[in-house]
Amino acid sequence: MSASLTLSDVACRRGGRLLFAGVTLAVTARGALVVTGANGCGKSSLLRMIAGLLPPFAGDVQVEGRIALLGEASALDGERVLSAALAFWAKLDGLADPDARVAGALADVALQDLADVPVRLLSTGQRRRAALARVIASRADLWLLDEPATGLDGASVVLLEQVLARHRARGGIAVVATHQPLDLPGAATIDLAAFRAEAA
Ligand SMILES: Nc1ncnc2c1ncn2[C@@H]1O[C@H](COP(=O)(O)OP(=O)(O)OP(=O)(O)O)[C@@H](O)[C@H]1O
Repeated sequence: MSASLTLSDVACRRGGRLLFAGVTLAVTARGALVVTGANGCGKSSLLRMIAGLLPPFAGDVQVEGRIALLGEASALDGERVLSAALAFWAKLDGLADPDARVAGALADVALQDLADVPVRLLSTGQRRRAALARVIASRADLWLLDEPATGLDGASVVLLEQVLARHRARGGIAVVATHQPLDLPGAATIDLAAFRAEAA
């Protein structure tokens, strides 16, 4: 199956306010979409909508492929060592070789030397890279990344860009909400502020 994402005239309402309306776009395998816009314009809400966690107020969201969401929280158990916290999630998806996938993902984000360290002891940037490793190990087709570069140093931003390039080269799709510029060749960009709904 080939991954794809299609939004048709999508609107989002939260807390009684219409955040945006009229969003129509399509992303196909190997594609990427950068979502920009001021704080509160609905970037995280759009990602949650694509993930199926929030129903669209209007319009239609179609996804082909398995989804992984990188939200603000890492979703990793702070009391477990990093490799075990990641393996917990990798085993849930039912795919083969969870431990090998975790080891590969840790190497992708240069955390292999911290595999035996409890998650709660990781630094902010390390925790962010660990959360990205969870997404990598999932082997999902459609990655939804909410501010993945927050807290990352320059070298780690380059790692993130490389990881995204490999994911797309394998036929994956990336949707990235970010305030920071990222090098994502050929990515489409949507400024959600331009779709701000005029009426509540
Ligand atoms: N669970 C909720 N219930 C009600 N309103 C919410 C909820 N979650 C978010 N909102 C509101 O929806 C709006 C959009 O929030 P969202 O997190 O999607 O914005 P964002 O563009 O990702 O912002 P930022 O750049 O600060 O991350 C905000 O005004 C927020 O207060």
